[in-house]
Amino acid sequence: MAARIIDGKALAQQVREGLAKESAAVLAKTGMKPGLATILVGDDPASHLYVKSKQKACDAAGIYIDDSKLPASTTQADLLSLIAQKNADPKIHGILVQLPLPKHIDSKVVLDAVSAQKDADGFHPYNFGRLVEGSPIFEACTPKGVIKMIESTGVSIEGKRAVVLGRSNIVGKPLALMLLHRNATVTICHSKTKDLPAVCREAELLLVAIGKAKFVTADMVREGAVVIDVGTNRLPDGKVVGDVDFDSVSQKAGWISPVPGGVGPMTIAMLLDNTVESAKRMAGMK
Ligand SMILES: Nc1nc(=O)c2c([nH]1)NC[C@@H]1CN(c3ccc(C(=O)N[C@@H](CCC(=O)O)C(=O)O)cc3)C=[N+]21
Repeated sequence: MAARIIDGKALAQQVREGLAKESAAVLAKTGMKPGLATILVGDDPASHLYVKSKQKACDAAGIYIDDSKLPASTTQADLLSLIAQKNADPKIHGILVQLPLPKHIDSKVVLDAVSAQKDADGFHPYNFGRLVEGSPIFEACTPKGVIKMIESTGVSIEGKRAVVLGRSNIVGKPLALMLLHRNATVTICHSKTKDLPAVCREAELLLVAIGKAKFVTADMVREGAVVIDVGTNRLPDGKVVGDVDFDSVSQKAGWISPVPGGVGPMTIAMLLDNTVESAKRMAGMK
């Protein structure tokens, strides 16, 4: 049987509509829209595209955008002083430093300099620690979006066998924790995992963030599983594909998310969600 599709694009649209109402409520109460500062260093064309789509989504959701574009030659000290300025600016409730940063800049130092109270990406160690503890404030956007996508299927997470492929600090690790807090039995797989296909075949929830085009094939998937594809890989012909071989896996899974139109749009929606939540917290509305 063919899998049902988890339509991240439609789900993101729904989220944005809800946020537009909440932004309007923040504006009515405080006289200020929720504000997101986007900071982009250098001229990587993909990064410029991503930031543009984030800004477009903000506009539609009634979020104020403070746009900084800096040349690739920007020093780390200059970037840190811009961040300090945004940390102190009352119009700003969320700060996004687009990754990757140029090589001469230490990303860790930069991300740690973003105020934990404005960390809309959820990358600051304080927020990561709060997540580990089980009392998160800002949650990283991609894993947060993945959880919403699972929830949208109506398949419960509690008690399920979840397998996360990938252990990055921005997706795999936080996603595993979010699943654990929802009472899944969680396995994290990585490049040293032995007999990875056998582990994947046990998964009722298979969450794939391994960064390799079409890595997961039907033989690695349990019949009826929920499969969420976090990958964005550009093939030589320019086509964007995920980490899951959609054509074969969609014949076996119960639910599957496509790429494009899956996790990507939800990641952006969760950035807006974090920004609006932050504005509400700062306005004493939650
Ligand atoms: N500080 C920071 N935060 C991020 O969240 C962040 C980042 N840096 N650096 C780069 C990655 C990548 N990322 C994506 C967001 C949306 C899509 C997305 O919406 N993609 C579309 C279209 C893809 C296409 O066709 O090119 C889709 O999947 O439907 C993809 C990738 C956020 N990132």
